[in-house]
Amino acid sequence: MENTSLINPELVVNHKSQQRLFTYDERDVTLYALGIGACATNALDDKELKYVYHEDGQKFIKVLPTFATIYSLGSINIDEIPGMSFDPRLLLHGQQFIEIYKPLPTHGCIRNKTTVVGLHDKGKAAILELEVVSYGESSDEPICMNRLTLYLRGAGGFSKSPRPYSYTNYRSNRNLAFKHPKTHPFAVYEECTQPSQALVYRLSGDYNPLHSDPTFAGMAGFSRPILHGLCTLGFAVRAIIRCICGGDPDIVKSISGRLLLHVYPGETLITEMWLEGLSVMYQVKVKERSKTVLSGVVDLNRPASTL
Ligand SMILES: CCC/C=C/C(=O)SCCNC(=O)CCNC(=O)[C@H](O)C(C)(C)COP(=O)([O-])OP(=O)([O-])OC[C@H]1O[C@@H](n2cnc3c(N)ncnc32)[C@H](O)[C@@H]1OP(=O)([O-])[O-]
Repeated sequence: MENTSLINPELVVNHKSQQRLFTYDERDVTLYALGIGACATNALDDKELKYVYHEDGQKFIKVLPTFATIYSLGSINIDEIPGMSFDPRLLLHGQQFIEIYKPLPTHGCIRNKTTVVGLHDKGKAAILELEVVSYGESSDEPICMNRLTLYLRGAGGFSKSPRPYSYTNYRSNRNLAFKHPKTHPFAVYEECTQPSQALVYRLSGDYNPLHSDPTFAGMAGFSRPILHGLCTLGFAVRAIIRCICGGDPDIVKSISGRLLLHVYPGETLITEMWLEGLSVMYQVKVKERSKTVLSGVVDLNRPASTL
């Protein structure tokens, strides 16, 4: 069969991307927290007010660990990767892996270094993996790392030999191989997303019309705009911080998640959690459709003081 995919793997994996600066302040941190549902049902919530307000004279807004994903968004421009031609309407976010090395600052300027770390031909799709390491503007010590997987429907078939092309230049996302235990979950947290969830979340930097434009969403194969995958991940990790970390976001060390199915804004998310040592395995289901939409693992750097 003729190879019609326009991806040139040699050009893609040899691409050296530029460093980009990302500047933010507490307003961005607050808007992000509201975008992933903090205080959505209780404006007095004693576990979450700190993410959106200087409660009791608290000096800084508390930063949620998944805010690290926002560092990477602005630094990624797939259009600038040579040899990477695909239909942007068919792009879906597949996976995210985050490592946090230091508490995330409440404001500042971040220097992001992006590298292509994976490219795979899955026949019906291409998978592109990007790694973004984030530093303080004038520091060589990383604050966090994001490794994201983009699933490009219809862009596979670019292998030049019968063996499907597959390139990876990192060891592994330590905790992506997740199979949820058969036991009863340690904790379960149910929460409704708002019909306007994606319209609020997009203000944190992901303006892909897939999440806001009904016509575009239709062309991408959905009945209406879908929620950002990183918004669903933010809901899940916030639930874990509430239920397992005693409300302390600073004990989250790393986060992984595989997005299994889309979520429509307004749907109810049920996060199930299993605790094994310092690892929290989790999965998120959409209540209305009884479907699992996300699963992964959150590793903690110490046990929660409340457990
Ligand atoms: C960041 C900026 C952009 C943001 C956009 C969004 O937020 S979009 C909104 C948020 N995102 C969403 O809503 C997306 C939700 N997810 C989905 O809709 C589906 O999971 C899918 C369409 C991504 C893949 O489904 P399918 O039935 O076509 O796949 P299949 O089961 O036939 O497997 C084929 C191969 O691909 C592999 N593979 C499979 N899944 C994933 C994955 N998630 N990840 C990585 N890899 C994955 C699988 O291992 C297999 O490889 P193998 O083993 O043969 O070597």
